[in-house]
Amino acid sequence: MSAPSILLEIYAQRGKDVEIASSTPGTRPHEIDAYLAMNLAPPLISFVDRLKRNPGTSSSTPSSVSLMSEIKRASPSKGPIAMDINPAAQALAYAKAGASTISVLTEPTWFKGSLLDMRLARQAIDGLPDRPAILRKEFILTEYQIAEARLWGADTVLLIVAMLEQETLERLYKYSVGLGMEPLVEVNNEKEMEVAVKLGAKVIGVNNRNLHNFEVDMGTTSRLVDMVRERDIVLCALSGISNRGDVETYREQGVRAVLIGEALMRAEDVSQFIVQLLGW
Ligand SMILES: O=C(O)c1ccccc1NCC(=O)[C@H](O)[C@H](O)COP(=O)(O)O
Repeated sequence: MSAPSILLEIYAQRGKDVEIASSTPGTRPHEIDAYLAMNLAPPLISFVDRLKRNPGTSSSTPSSVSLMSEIKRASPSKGPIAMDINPAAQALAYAKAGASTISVLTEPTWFKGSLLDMRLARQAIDGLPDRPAILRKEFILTEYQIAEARLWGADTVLLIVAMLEQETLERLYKYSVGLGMEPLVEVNNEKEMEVAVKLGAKVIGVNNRNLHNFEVDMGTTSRLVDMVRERDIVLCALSGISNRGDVETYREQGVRAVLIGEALMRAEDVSQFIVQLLGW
């Protein structure tokens, strides 16, 4: 697998960021572990169970698509998207509109995100009945970032197959599950899908964005659906989704969730846009 250069750059920077946090008194690994051992992390919900519930599901339409809505200020492909966003208000709007998961980008250099954004998103929705799950959307390379995610209120984390050696991927997957967080495992092609299935991932996301050239091919997800059909895996389509047609096509093919960032961040009325997209 040849990793795209932007991912290599991001991972190199995140490696340095983790090194700094890990050696700063107050946020060293043994301190994060001590806070977790004191049960200071807020309560978890099951990502998998929550992802299977959405406002469109009923006995007549058992296979409706769930929404993972993303908080994304900027990105490497688009630059600034919504720099003045209030993550708490955005999370609340997503939750009230029926999102099953709120994905919060916590990477600071290219996406202008933070753990504070994630914490605020979590706090804004905490009192709601049946709140959405919180996903730490991050470039995870160590257990440290997973422990940090749990402490700051995530219910799940992202693991990108293209960026992790098999042994590291297995170790991080087990560590996350051990903390009660079934991860979202991201793939982009058949080979990576085989790895994710072998890993035992229960939630697999196919990224439609080619991270070498940033081109979005909506068929990427469609081409991989058959590899997980008949398995107890929630298949999610990630990136480039912006209209009802995209969602309907995926639903008919057996995709169970869509992750949407930019289109939601640019929507004038988030709740109306979600109604249009999902038909709820
Ligand atoms: O969005 C990017 O430019 C990007 C570049 C390099 C690595 C990851 C990137 N995006 C992360 C994501 O997975 C997307 O934010 C997510 O799938 C939502 O995509 P979209 O709906 O197209 O904003």
